[in-house]
Amino acid sequence: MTAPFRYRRLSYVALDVSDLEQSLGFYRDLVGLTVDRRDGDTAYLRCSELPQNLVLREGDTPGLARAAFELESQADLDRAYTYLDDEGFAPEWLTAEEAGELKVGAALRFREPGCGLHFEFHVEPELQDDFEAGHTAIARLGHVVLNVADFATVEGSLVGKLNFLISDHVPGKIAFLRAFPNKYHHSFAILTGPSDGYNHVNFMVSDIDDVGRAINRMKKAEVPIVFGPGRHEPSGSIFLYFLDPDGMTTEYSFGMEEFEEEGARPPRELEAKPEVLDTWGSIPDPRFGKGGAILAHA
Ligand SMILES: CC(C)C(=O)/C=C/C(C(=O)O)=C(/O)C(=O)O
Ligand SMILES: [Fe+2]
Repeated sequence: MTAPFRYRRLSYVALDVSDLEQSLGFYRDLVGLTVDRRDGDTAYLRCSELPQNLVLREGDTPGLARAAFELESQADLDRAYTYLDDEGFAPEWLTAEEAGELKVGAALRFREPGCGLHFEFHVEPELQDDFEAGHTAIARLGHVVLNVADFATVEGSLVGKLNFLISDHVPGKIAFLRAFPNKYHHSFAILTGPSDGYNHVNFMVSDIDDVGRAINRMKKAEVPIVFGPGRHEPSGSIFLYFLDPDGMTTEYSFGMEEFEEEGARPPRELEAKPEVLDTWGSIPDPRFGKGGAILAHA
């Protein structure tokens, strides 16, 4: 642990999409998120008690605008600001109006220079305790994954400076990262690639039948399934990947290893072979994890 702040969880991701109505229909009707509110060209969707788990905005280039993490307390956020400033991440506080739009108490943003992704840290999201899931029992926003050209630098920054811990990795190629002390095997992951890009967003479902039903729902809607169904060896989850209207990859998965804050097992070194990526033997379609940029703006 190097940085003086503690994560609570991955809170939301923000995507730019080429056609808001089309993408809204996809994430609502096919993925099963609930539209909480809209403001002009931006829509806020949720799958949990949090005010948003996915923010969609219409833009010229489809891709990932930011990943937002909730920290445990205002004191964590204040310490994070000072630390990030000292470390040269140039954090900026959101105005009260911007934080209000997101229904969070306070928030800061900064750009991680190695991959160019904007991170948001916030506290005190307005919780809706009586939130009810839609057609799919989505348990939570699970994780977000990037393709990165300079793997060593990005891994060094996330692990060395931003309090992510490696749960498992293929050294120099893939790192599954938990947001300490959050218990889930990974909330974030990076894969080495020829260029920086968005790989996928994951929603964890709480019933294996949700994965099975999704296969038929996606086929009926002619949504490309690009990997799975299968089981990932690293986290042990059963997965299915499919493409959104802009060709960006979305994953459902069921089940994931959890870690205690103290005494966690050390990271395992895995081999980059097909049986690790899917113990059931499916092969990814070439479009898997290829759609979407890491956007220069948040
Ligand atoms: C296909 C990728 C590289 C892979 O192995 C993914 C594993 C997992 C997991 O173990 O859960 C993911 O969720 C993932 O990053 O998609
Ligand atoms: Fe994943």
